[in-house]
Amino acid sequence: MKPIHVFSEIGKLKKVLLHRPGEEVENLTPDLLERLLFDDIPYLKIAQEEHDAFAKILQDNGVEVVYIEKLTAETLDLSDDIKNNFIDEFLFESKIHSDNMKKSLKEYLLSMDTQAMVNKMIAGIRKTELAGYKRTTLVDVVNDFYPFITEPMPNILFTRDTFASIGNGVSFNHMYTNVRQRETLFCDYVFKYHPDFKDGNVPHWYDRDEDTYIEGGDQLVLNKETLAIGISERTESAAIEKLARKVFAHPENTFKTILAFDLPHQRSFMHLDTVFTQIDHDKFTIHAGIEGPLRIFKITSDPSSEYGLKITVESKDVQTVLSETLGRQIELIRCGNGDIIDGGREQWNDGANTLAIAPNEIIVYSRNHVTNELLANKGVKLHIMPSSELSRGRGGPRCMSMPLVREDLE
Ligand SMILES: NC(=[NH2+])NCCC[C@H](N)C(=O)O
Repeated sequence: MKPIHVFSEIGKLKKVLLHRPGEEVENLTPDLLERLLFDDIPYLKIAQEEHDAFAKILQDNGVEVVYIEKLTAETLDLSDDIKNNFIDEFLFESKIHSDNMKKSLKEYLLSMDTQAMVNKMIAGIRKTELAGYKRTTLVDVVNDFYPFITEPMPNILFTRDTFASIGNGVSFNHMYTNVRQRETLFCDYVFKYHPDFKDGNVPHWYDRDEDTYIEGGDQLVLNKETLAIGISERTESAAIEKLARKVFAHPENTFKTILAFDLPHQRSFMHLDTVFTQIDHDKFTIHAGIEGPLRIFKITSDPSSEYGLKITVESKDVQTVLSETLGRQIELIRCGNGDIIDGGREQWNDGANTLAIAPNEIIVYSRNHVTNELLANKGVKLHIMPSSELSRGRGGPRCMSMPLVREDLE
């Protein structure tokens, strides 16, 4: 089996990547929320308990759970060179440019064991914790009000976004916001050097140093022939074209069609998976807000065209386009039963963001009880996880997980 094998959204989940929330959450302050893309400050202890409950559901159902922070530490422990280069890149990307500061930060990081160091990089380094930190450069003086030397990375919790498993390959994403850019460094090193991944011959569908942005919350694998990608606040059409060309050109490629959904560019619709996830062969959850007039583009390979792609605009509704493309009648189950209040509230709390661990079997947030009841009445098997604190980061079970291996569907 290859290290990455994901040809659907619903095939039995075998291996998944998570991040257990840590000290980075306690480095959120009201002033920083907007910049760091959180809507409130989760209570860390409870957030960790909720996250452990999430991991336990996965493990109890036969899924191997691996953590990005652990894989990164294992990777850095392989050699001093790897570790040193990682620290240098991390500091460079954290915009630490003065030689003095680089030196003291490196000493500080190297004084910890590797796991503690990785956790610290994710948590962020406060100015108060670096002994002898002095404001020497113009940048330091100008940014005097700012409490961090390196910024916390609370969104690394959403392992879905930084890279996406597609078929046997991976899209290493270039994130839309600067604050999430450094998250992709961690998986970059893991795939380059970690023995579980490096020899897997994993094709890259996209690279983090591309200049256009794309995020995994927008990348859905509907079946071995079809991808769905959101054109959203976080993913631009130019990036989808680049990815399409790479995927279609690969000698072992099975994907023939990419459906691109043109989403409104606003926070509540930030990624395609915030309004739409797959539950079963013929069932999806959907936010009623996107069922209406939505432009959907069908992208296929066309070697005779100048750009290698054929683009057609589908002027039908989501349900018809999906039914036609997937070759079966599709049912869309509306978040909050389509009610303007229940639907609005539960979609905001990721009621439409479910994680399938097998066909017709999904993990959902407890707080979305209207949607959950509807799903249960439709015969969907639900694994309900606690959700008071984790939901404050605006991401649900699908956002908090990146499948590495799923069983193929018959
Ligand atoms: N796949 C997703 N929907 N991810 C949600 C990410 C939420 C995160 N706070 C952000 O704004 O980036």
